[in-house]
Amino acid sequence: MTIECQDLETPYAASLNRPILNRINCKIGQGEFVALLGLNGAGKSTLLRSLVGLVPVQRGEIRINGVAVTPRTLPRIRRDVGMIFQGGGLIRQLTALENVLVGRLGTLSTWQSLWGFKPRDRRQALELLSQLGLQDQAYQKTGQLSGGQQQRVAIARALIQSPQILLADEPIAGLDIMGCQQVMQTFAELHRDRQMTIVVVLHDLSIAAAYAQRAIILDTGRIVHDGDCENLPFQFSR
Ligand SMILES: Nc1ncnc2c1ncn2[C@@H]1O[C@H](COP(=O)(O)OP(=O)(O)OP(=O)(O)O)[C@@H](O)[C@H]1O
Repeated sequence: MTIECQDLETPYAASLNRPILNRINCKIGQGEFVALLGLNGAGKSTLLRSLVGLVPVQRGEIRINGVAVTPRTLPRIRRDVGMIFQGGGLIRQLTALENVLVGRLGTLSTWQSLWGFKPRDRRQALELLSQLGLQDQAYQKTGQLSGGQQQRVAIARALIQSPQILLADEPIAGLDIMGCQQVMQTFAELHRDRQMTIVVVLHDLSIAAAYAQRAIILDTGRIVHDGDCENLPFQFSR
């Protein structure tokens, strides 16, 4: 699935004296693995959130697989786009398995949700946790898991939607080297084995170069670099 932003502009933000995103133009092709980079406040999270309709758009257009993102098309688009939010957004009091099943809620009617999840959903959630190396943590509360394990639960929760595009906002923030490698390796495998289109917000240029094929760098709401990951301008890493 493809992602296209054409002259994308968010409303004027008085605190910045400009729109948060300013005339963003980019096209991400099916199966690309893209690192989204830039200093704090550059607009990376806003760009990811705008792709799933969480940010108002003042001007321009976003197209997911050729379909313009509008209130009418959004429910369908959200089923195809998995989002991993900054910090994971897990419910700490629930187990890893329950958190993964939360990713299925959008597919149930109110009536169905009263009956709970189907055994098939539970099996799939367990399978995903197991594929991500978390079979032993499935029944543990996520508040008791390490940062890397929590990120992998968040990835499993996005994957249970069977998305074709995966967006991840700083999924390795605060992780140690092993945790970073495990999480980035998971994205690399999803990219290789399922040909998923993946956009990951990162701050580390060397990690971007090691895993992604393409880097898009934002600065004050504009794209200042869009190309391969060789010789990335160092001033945009934190
Ligand atoms: N709802 C909002 N209203 C006004 N300003 C906002 C809003 N959301 C974000 N901003 C501002 O827009 C800018 C971009 O924020 P954003 O979170 O997209 O940056 P980022 O590149 O993801 O930063 P970080 O690396 O710190 O996560 C920041 O200056 C932020 O303060």
